[in-house]
Amino acid sequence: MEVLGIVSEAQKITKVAVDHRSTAAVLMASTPPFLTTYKNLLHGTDDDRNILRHEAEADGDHYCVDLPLIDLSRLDDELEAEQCRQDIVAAASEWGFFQVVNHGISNKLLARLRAEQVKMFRQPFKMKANKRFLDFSEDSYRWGTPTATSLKQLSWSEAYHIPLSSANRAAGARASSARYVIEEISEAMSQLADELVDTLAQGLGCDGRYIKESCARNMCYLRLNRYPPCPIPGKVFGLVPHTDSDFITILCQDRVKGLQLKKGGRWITVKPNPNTLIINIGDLFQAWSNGIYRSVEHRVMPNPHQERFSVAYFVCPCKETMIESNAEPAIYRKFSFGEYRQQVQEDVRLTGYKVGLTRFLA
Ligand SMILES: O=C(O)CCC(=O)C(=O)O
Ligand SMILES: [Fe+2]
Repeated sequence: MEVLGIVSEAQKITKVAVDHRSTAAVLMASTPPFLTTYKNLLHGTDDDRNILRHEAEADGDHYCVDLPLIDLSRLDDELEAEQCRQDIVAAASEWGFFQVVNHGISNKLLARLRAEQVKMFRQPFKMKANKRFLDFSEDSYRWGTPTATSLKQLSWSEAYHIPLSSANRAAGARASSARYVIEEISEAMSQLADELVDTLAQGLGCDGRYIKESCARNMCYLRLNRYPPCPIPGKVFGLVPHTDSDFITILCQDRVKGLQLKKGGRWITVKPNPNTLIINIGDLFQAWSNGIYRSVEHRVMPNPHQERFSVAYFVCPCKETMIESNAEPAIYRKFSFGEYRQQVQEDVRLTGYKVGLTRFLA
């Protein structure tokens, strides 16, 4: 029952924060104005065929699966370690996604993070949207999709996108409780990331040092996501289909399902398991491994009745880092992370979509 723990403990702490105001009023004041801001898209002539197709696919429940489960404590057992490494390598190649237990991050810390996350999202929308009130970098709070020109490009969600270079300043006198917990979680996540990077690099017969050194903790990002209940669930995504532009992502979700990934050309729903962390391979590891590890497309479907929270830790390098596989022939040309990110941003700005690694074929 442990991380029933995460959710109920977070709820307990939040209850205190919300004190006597009614939860409904707090929720209303904190929710971004999706319906008014995007009313032109909602009433406009969107591409109906695509929306209908999306609606048909929205019912991924028939294919609700458990991700491959890896017990990371096996890596410390001499007899089990090799098999555990092979299981990780197999999951990263076949699925691009797996879940881990005994990952070294305490449930208590995850519960504190969730409580802070709930508190941050429960602030009135006006506060969240006002850069002056933001605790982290100026543009850390985001919601919806400013570049969306059609409903299928719109993400019905809000997020704090926190560069850990800005969060690691917890020592100051004004440091908030959120900052402290983010500092602690990023320390714990970076240790876990190092262990996974080592294992995945070894699986390719390589050394993980290059990735670990390029992805120092203050290069990485933490994203706190909230998916508010959505009144038009068949018409928009909670988070539009994408791959992650990093080496790996560590994802902590709750009990509300919504995450889907593409496998064998079909969208499947991930069965939520609040007792595990999900690991997924990002574009940079796909390129570095010459396509052996797969950066798999994923998305979040909105829920009409329940809100959903998740936290993602993105293992990213500094922008000068060169990404190159030493396998022959290499599928992708050598590129820098800065160049990759710039190309992704430009594609999204011009077309509404991320093209990703196919732009970098050799
Ligand atoms: O909320 C989730 O389960 C997935 C989040 C995600 O894919 C992301 O933040 O990149
Ligand atoms: Fe993602």
